[in-house]
Amino acid sequence: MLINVEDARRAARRRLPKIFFDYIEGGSGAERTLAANEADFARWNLRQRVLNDVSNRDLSTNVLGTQQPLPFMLGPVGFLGLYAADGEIAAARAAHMEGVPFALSSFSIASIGRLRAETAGPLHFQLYVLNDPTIRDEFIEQALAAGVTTLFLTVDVAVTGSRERDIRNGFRAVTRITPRLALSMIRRPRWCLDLMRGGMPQCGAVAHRPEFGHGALAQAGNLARRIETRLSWADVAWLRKRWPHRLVLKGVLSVEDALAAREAGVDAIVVSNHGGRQLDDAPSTIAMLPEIVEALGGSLEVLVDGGFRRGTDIVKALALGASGVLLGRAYVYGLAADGEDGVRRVIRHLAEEIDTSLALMGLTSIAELRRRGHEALRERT
Ligand SMILES: Cc1cc2nc3c(=O)[nH]c(=O)nc-3n(C[C@H](O)[C@H](O)[C@H](O)COP(=O)(O)O)c2cc1C
Ligand SMILES: CCCCCCC(=O)C(=O)O
Repeated sequence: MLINVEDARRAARRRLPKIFFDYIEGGSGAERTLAANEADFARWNLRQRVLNDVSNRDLSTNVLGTQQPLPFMLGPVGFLGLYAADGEIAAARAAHMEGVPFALSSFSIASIGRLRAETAGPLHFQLYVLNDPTIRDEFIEQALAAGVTTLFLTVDVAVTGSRERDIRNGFRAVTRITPRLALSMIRRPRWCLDLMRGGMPQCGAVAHRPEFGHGALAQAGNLARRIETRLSWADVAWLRKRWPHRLVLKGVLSVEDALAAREAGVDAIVVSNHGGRQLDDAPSTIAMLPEIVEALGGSLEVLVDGGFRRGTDIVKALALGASGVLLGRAYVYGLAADGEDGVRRVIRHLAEEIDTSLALMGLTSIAELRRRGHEALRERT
């Protein structure tokens, strides 16, 4: 039974070949930041308050200029179409059915055009700048043509973190299906039948470029190697001029960078350490959130991601000043476990937990929670 995110995680592990489950689950180095992202939520308690009328509750809130029924969205995660058939489309549909935005990763199986053609709701796009400006420009043009209004520029992957699970499994070194890989896939027959029905998955953005190789795994390795290492604040300024809609910087984890992001004219930042997949021993996002919010003093919208597995985690981030939360692994487990339905169940579970927590905290809305701020919490000493 899929009641919470942990149930979805276990089901995803049963369903996926190890190489993919490990890719989703893993972090970099000793995985200390990965662990801290989840563990540090325990540094905060929620204040229980009683005898308030909480019969009418409202979870809606404004995130990135749009009123949405829930205070979170599905963040960009690469290669969703490898974890479930048409994974990007399934996740986007689930998001739209539940009224939350979906952000498509640059590194996706479904192209932006296909996603737009097959889904109707609001669409965000996440940009990885590759060391080939023609690909960067293609991404921007496709995003504009698809009616994307919010672009997340990911800036915490100057190089890819040392992900030891992937190194062991040869994730980024796959150029062809070896007997070992074939065996690990055949051991997961449901996944195999589902995924291979449409032929060998390809990464939508580079399927037409033979230099990226054939098949999503070879393309993934080549894409990762082509991420622009020299990306700088000048590129942010360039993109600010080029992109006419909302621009969000994803991967800010220090006060200095948050202030520089505001200076560069972005519309919002995502406090993120990439789910503990990049700089190991970087602090958790929930630990950094308060000082970044305080330094900005309301002058820039702040979103956050990293380790959110419970509705109570989301409540804490909102009380600490985030306008919204991006889900990562939490929804991907649901997707791998049971496609669109699995994602919807994860979204609903988190929404129910937020709703219950608010009521037991004596609060009736996200607006009230955000007004109450730190006073809705108690820091554990
Ligand atoms: C399997 C996987 C792939 C990811 N791919 C991308 C990506 O393509 N672009 C991006 O900006 N972030 C990517 N991320 C990072 C997420 O957007 C997010 O920052 C992170 O997952 C949050 O941590 P959480 O999964 O613990 O919630 C990826 C994360 C995972 C787990
Ligand atoms: C194959 C590694 C690609 C790194 C970029 C995708 C991503 O953001 C992540 O895996 O994390």
